[in-house]
Formats: sequence, structure tokens, C-alpha cells
Amino acid sequence: MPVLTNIGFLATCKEEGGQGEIHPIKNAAVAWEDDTISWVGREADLPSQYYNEDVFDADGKMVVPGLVDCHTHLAFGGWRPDEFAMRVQGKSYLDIANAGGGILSTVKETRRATEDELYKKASGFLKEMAELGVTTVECKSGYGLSVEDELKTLRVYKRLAEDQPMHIVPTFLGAHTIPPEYKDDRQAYIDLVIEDMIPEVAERELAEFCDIFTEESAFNIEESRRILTAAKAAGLTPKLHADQLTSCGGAELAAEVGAASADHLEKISDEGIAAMAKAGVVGVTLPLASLYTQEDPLNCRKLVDRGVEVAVATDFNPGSAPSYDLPLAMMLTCNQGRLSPTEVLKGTTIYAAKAIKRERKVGSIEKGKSADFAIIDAPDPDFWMYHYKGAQCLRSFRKGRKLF
Ligand SMILES: N=CN[C@@H](CCC(=O)O)C(=O)O
Ligand SMILES: [Zn+2]
Repeated sequence: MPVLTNIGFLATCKEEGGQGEIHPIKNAAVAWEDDTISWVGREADLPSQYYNEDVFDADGKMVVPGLVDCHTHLAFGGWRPDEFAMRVQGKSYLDIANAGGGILSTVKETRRATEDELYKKASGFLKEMAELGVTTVECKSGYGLSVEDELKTLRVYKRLAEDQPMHIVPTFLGAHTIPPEYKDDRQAYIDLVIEDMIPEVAERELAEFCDIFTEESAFNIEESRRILTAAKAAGLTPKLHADQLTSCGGAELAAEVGAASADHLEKISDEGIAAMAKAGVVGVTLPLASLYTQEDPLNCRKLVDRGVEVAVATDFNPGSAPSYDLPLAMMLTCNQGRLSPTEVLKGTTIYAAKAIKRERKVGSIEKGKSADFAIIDAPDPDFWMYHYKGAQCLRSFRKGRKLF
């Protein structure tokens, strides 16, 4: 039975205790059988049966649960560096979208790409994410926006889940924006999402969640409510891109429909915070997106102090967040979101797992959970996020096997 010993600081990240309580154990060991954790505690208490030849040495470093990136748009065609250059010179994300760029330019490239091309590109990203300590990735569609191209993207995620050494959680995002061929008949596109896409996705079991971009410039509250209600009836759990650019009631809707999470939230209202806290909707902060769109970052402190559990993710996509560096998003959440490093760590482990309904399987180091961990070259979370640098993950395990 494999065992990881000589752990200087083990952040177990059990769920109870609130945002900042990571339940650490010093001088710890973790053992597992097959893909499941079987023992966690102080190394001095390790039962003798675990002293065998299958021993990994953490060299006195910190060990954390395999990180969970609970919001990405992993599979897409092309890139948009030209828009980045325009934004830093003063053009807004919305101006660029209104001029036909933004999401729609990636839709064009994604439709053009074959399933194999998308698969190959996305699997390259996953390899590099693994090197950062990430072991679970939520992946959205949303750059196909036709039945065929949405299914193509979701099939890529299905293949990645089967072939890649990473937990993959697929989300359908057909309501990302209105595609060009429906620009004069948005109602017809909404009907297509509800009557064709959602039933196909649900029947083929290609996604567990249905996300939507709720924004006046994308889908308004009434449209979002209709789509998410239909998705829920088909067995998909709602998620929302909410209150990113304007305060339009997205967080309140997330609470109303029982969403697993509401993400972005830079412009959330006080009523929205209260509604999410009451309904137990996880708030997902995406600091890379605020940074790259030159928007004010979300004040996560306000959410946590009012009882919302906050997760942290990259939002990796070719437009608003072209980086999958989750530790970078963590450091930004400390500096700009005003959370402490331990609060942030909880946000990329057990709370991130909650945002994708995987909290029973991943996100903490506890008996019965998937044996997913990362060895980090730091003595504790404070030092890790304070002395941010590349290559801090020394090794990672997923389902008890070396991932990186
Ligand atoms: N806000 C909507 N969707 C993405 C951006 C997608 C894109 O710009 O391509 C986001 O989460 O930021
Ligand atoms: Zn997103």
C-alpha cells in the first residue's frame, strides 16, 4: 500500500470550519489503496502495515489536495492576441465584442477546427495544468453554438476524461452568446438551445452542468431563467456567468434556480450576496478575467464575511483569461480579492469541488477520497502565495498515481 511520508505541513482542507480553516497536520503522512485514501494523520501514528517498499518522501514540504480548477473554457480554436493588444490600449471587452470580435471570433475558429484538433490542443493544456498541481478541471463548451459544434466540443471532453490522467467535469454552455446566423432572431436561438441542444446533451450524458452568460449584452434574466429551468428539468445542474460586466440580478437568479455556483460576480449587488448566502450557492472568483479585461476585481472579503463560500478558478479561455495558471489566480485573490492564503486554498480545493458537485470525491485529503495531492515547494500556504513563482509544484498524484 503506497504511503507519502515526511510531509512538513499537510493541508487537509476538510469542508467544515469555514473559508480559512484548512485543518493542517504537521509532520504528517498519507496512505492509500488503489485510487482511494485509506489513512491520514501524524507520521508518528502511522500504522506499521504502511511501512513497506511503496514509500514516497515529501522531503518535509507542504502537501495540499490536488487543485480543482472549477471554471475553464478548455477547448477552443485559435487565439485572440490582437484583442489583448487592443484592450491594453483602451478598447473595452464589450466594444470588441460589439465589433464582431470577442466570443464570436473564437466561435468561427472552433467551428472550423476538427474534433481531433480540439482534442490535441486541449490535452496539451491539461499536461501543463498538471504541472501546476491541478488534478480536476471543469470544462465548458460554448464556442460551437450550433447543435453539431456544441456536441463536437463536449465529445472532446468525453474523450479527454477517458484518455487523460485528470478528472474532467463537462459543462454545456450553448447560451454563451447569440451566434451570427441568429442575430436577427434571438428567440429562435433560445428555442434551439432549449428544444434541441439541452435534450441532446442530456440524453447523450455529455455534460453535468448547464452554464449561461447572464448579462444584458448576452442573455437577460428572463431568457436565462427559461434556459436554466429547462436544463434543470433535463437533469443538468445550473451554473451562471453572473454580474461580470453589469449588476443585472445574475446572483439572485443563481439563488432562485438552485445553481451550484455563480461565477465572476465583479458587479454583484448586496441583495445578490445575501441571496447566494441563503441558498448556499458557491461564489467563484475569476481574478485573471478581471485583470485581463481591466475591470475592478471582485471584493471576495465582502462575500466571505456575509456567509458565501468562495472558490477561485482561472476561467481559462482565449479572450478574457488566456492563462491556466491557477496558482497565479490564487495569488491575485489574496492581493486583490482580499482573502488570506488559507482562505484561497480552501477556494481551490474543497469549495471548488463543491462548485462542481464533486466534494464527496475530491478537494480534501480525507479517508475515502480520491488520492489526489500536490507536493508544493513551500513550508505553508502563506509562503506559497507570498513568494509566487513558477514550478512550485514538485510532484502531483491523481487517483494514487504520479500525474506529474
Ligand atoms: N464572460 C463570458 N465568457 C467568458 C469569456 C469568453 C471569451 O472572451 O471568449 C468568460 O468567462 O470570461
Ligand atoms: Zn467563463
